[in-house]
Amino acid sequence: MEKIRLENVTFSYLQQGVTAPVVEKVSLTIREGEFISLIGPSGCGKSTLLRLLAGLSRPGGGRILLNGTEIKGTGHERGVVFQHYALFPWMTARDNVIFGLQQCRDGRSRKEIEATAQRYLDLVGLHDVGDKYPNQLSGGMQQRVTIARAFAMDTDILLMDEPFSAVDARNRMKLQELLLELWRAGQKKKTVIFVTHDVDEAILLSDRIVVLSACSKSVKEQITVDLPRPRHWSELANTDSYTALRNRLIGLLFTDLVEETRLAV
Ligand SMILES: Nc1ncnc2c1ncn2[C@@H]1O[C@H](COP(=O)(O)OP(=O)(O)OP(=O)(O)O)[C@@H](O)[C@H]1O
Repeated sequence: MEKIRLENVTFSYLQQGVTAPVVEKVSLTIREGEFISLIGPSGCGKSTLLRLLAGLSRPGGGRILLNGTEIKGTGHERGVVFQHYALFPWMTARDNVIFGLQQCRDGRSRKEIEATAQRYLDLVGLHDVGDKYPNQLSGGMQQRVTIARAFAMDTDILLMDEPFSAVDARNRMKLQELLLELWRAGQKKKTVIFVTHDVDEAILLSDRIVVLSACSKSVKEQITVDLPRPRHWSELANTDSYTALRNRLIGLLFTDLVEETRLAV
């Protein structure tokens, strides 16, 4: 079933007094429960598209439909996880999750909210750090708290902007597998739109990878990832189908780079 539809979406920023288009005529349909990655070179508009989907910016042209209704602003059915951990430094890890849950205003009692917060902290492997403040936690732990908060809020849609890029390689792998586990285990699968630079991360996580072009500022290609799930790094990395997919994606990014360089000279 269709969840989100982008129809000819365009967006421009005012840069040094000049209107500069950064997203041009992007059309895309996303199914309910689908895990989509947006990849593409730096500056091709990935974060801008995510902000448009979050309702933090409005398209200059075209429209974005959610369940058939045009998005006009932010909404409780969309959770956002950014690259930097976005935790309130004056709140403990548990209170950060509780704060997220309180925003849902779904009539739950304080007791239920506290229990839910602890359950999600447990699920992300942070059983005993609920009373710690963000500055007492490592980057990876802080990102676990933001993931716990996002999943505890139980929004239909999760918008994630390079959430693991500031985490070291080992913790990054752990967080990727954790994200997959939470996504798979949910009663109702969330629709996830995940921005990344990382081809391997996109393959591991996604049902479909949308490659954006810096040249056209639009969708260059969409690739279905038909590797079986559940996926684990240890099993995936040496398979022929993974290597073929990886090479194809790198090829697409490379041709865009060549085209961009050609246009610049
Ligand atoms: N607030 C802003 N004002 C003006 N220009 C902006 C603003 N934010 C982004 N841009 C420009 O819009 C373009 C797209 O930016 P965006 O952050 O969406 O790209 P991106 O693909 O997410 O990049 P990266 O991978 O480096 O994070 C870039 O050229 C950027 O310089």
